[in-house]
This record gives sequence, C-alpha cells and structure tokens, in this order.
Amino acid sequence: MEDLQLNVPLLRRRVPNLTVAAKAAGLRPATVSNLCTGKIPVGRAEVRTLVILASIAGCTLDELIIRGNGRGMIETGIKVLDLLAPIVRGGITGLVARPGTGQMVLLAELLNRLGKRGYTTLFWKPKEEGPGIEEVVEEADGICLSLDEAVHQILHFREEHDVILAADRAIVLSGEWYTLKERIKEEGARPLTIFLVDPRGEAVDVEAPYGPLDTLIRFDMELPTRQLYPAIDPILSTSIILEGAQLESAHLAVQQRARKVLRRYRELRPMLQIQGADKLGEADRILYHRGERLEAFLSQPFYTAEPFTQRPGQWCSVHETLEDVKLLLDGKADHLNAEELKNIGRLPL
Ligand SMILES: Nc1ncnc2c1ncn2[C@@H]1O[C@H](COP(=O)(O)OP(=O)(O)OP(=O)(O)O)[C@@H](O)[C@H]1O
Repeated sequence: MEDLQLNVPLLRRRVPNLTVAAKAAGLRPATVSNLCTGKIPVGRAEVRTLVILASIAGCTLDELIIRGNGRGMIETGIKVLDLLAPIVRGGITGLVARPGTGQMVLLAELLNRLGKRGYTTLFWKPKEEGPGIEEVVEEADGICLSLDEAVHQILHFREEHDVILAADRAIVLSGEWYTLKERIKEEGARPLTIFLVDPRGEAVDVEAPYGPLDTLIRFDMELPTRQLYPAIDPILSTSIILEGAQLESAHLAVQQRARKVLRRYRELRPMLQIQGADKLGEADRILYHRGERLEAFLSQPFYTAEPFTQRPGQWCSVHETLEDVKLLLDGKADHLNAEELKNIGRLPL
C-alpha cells in the first residue's frame, strides 16, 4: 500500500488545540492523537475523519496527507544521476570533487530543477566565498547563515513543501548537522533531503568524507577534458536505492548493464589508445563503441549552464532515460557517432 502520513506540523500550526477542536467536530481525541503519532496508519483512517481534520485545519486533503514518505528516489531529469546514482528522498547526498570539475554547477542545477518541481530549496551558505557559490545562492529559495536560521527555515517551509537543504560538508565536521537533525525531529513531518558539498575539494582524499551517505556523487577529472558535463563518474557514483528493493527491477537491470559496459569501456580506453582498435576482438570492439556512445549520451545540457554552453537545458524523465539507454545497449544506436550523442536530451533515433 502507498505510504501515507499525516502532515502533523501543518495540523499543529493551524489548530493549536487539536484535541479540543477534534472533539468539538465529533472526532474521538484518541483517534486523532494515534493518527498524529502514526500508531494508526493514515491508510486505515476513515475518510470521514480525514475530511473533518482537513476542514478544521482549513486545508485540502492533499495538504493534510503526505504521500510516499518512504525513501523513494527524487527524479532530477539528469540522465546520469537518475540512472546510476538516484537521489534518495529524505536522504543525504554527498558530492566529492576536485576543484574545477563542476561540483557547484551541479548543485545550482539540482536546486533549479527541484525548485521547479515544487520542492523548497535552502542553501546554508558556507562562511568563505568561493567559486560557484553565488550561482547556488541565486537558485535557492532561501539562504541561511547559521544553525538557528537553518532550523527556523526548515520548520517553516516543510509544513507545506518537501525541503531540500544544500550545505557545506563543514557542518558535518563541526557537529552542527547532528544538532540540526535533533532539532527538526518531529513525528509526521515531511522528510528533509540534504546535499552536502565540499567547496575546498578536500573530501577526495578522505576515506569517508561525509560519514554514511545515501547517494554518493563522485566527479571525474577526465570527462571535462572531453567536454563531457556533468563530469560525474559513472562507476564510482552510487546510491543505496540501487542496493535495496526500492527501485523497479527494470531500472536495476538497465542500470547494471550500463555500468558493466561503461566499466569495460573504461578499461579498454587506454589499451585502445596505445595499441589501436585493430587489436581488439570483435566483441570488445562492439562493447567499446557502445560504451563510448553511452558515455557521450550521459552528458547533458544544464539549464543553469545555458549562458556558457548556448544550449537549452534538457529534462529527461527516468522513463525516457531508461528507454533510451536500453536501446543504446541493445545496439539500436550503433549507426550513430558518439559525437552526435554529446550534450543532447533524448536519443535521436
Ligand atoms: N554541467 C556543466 N555544463 C557545462 N559546463 C560545465 C558544467 N559543469 C562545469 N562546467 C564548466 O566547467 C567549469 C569549471 O567548473 P567550476 O570550476 O566553476 O567548478 P565549480 O562548480 O564552481 O566548483 P568546484 O571548483 O568546486 O568544482 C565551469 O566554469 C564551466 O565552464
């Protein structure tokens, strides 16, 4: 059954004396309280109860009930991420990059895309200035400069929207992240999804720079040398969602095939550069070229990069990405040159 939850923070704010109001409206206070704590699942509540609750809160049923509070993926419309390292709703994503590989560009783009999809995006701005930070500021719905401000804004916005918080990895090192988590803990609240970045590029050399993550986005140094952006490492970037059973099996199957081809392609690349393509066997040659096409196809124009790429940003739904990648892996794009697949949205078949 679909995972449903009561929007408790919204109810509390709209109806400060919930028990009294519920009773006056003909509801049993115990039922309301059990619904708020999750003891009674929303799916088992009577429709009449929910309708009355919505009416005393002066909101719609859609606002009262939070859908899918489970840890599903958040679609970004960015092919490489949705396919290989899906963002986990309510989870933590860490970006690991050397300077200059476009980490802040990706962060600004994620805020832009998720903002358009109805998430409220907050940026807990790092203390020091740095490249790309202003671009992220421009994309965020709200800026916070301290722990108190972050807590305040999260509590305020999440009554009505899912909140995305982007922050410097420094908040994990300072312990502020743990305090934040404690202070926003509340039954029935919408999940907070976090992106942690490393503006100083120090995380690359640390074994577990963020502690446990739900999604790891690792940037690659070589992709930018071939103008392939976003420069996300397709092998080392990953998500816990790929390990659990939360993804549809069709997604997992395409993702595993894609990773396998890309891994082999990456092994073959240096060999091929030294020995030439003739030395490869037939099977490896086909695989190499499919890997090359797939790598090119996973580059994509960003909305926020339009001023410097002169290309309109592209949104590709997960469904479209899976369909196109599968066609490519099945050899349906073998007649196309990898160059033609760079920086586009859908497969031009
Ligand atoms: N997604 C992208 N699309 C097009 N060009 C990009 C993209 N990402 C990065 N670039 C190019 O690479 C350059 C390098 O990125 P930049 O040095 O600005 O990295 P950053 O995101 O600011 O942060 P960091 O240096 O921490 O990685 C950008 O100025 C831009 O020219």
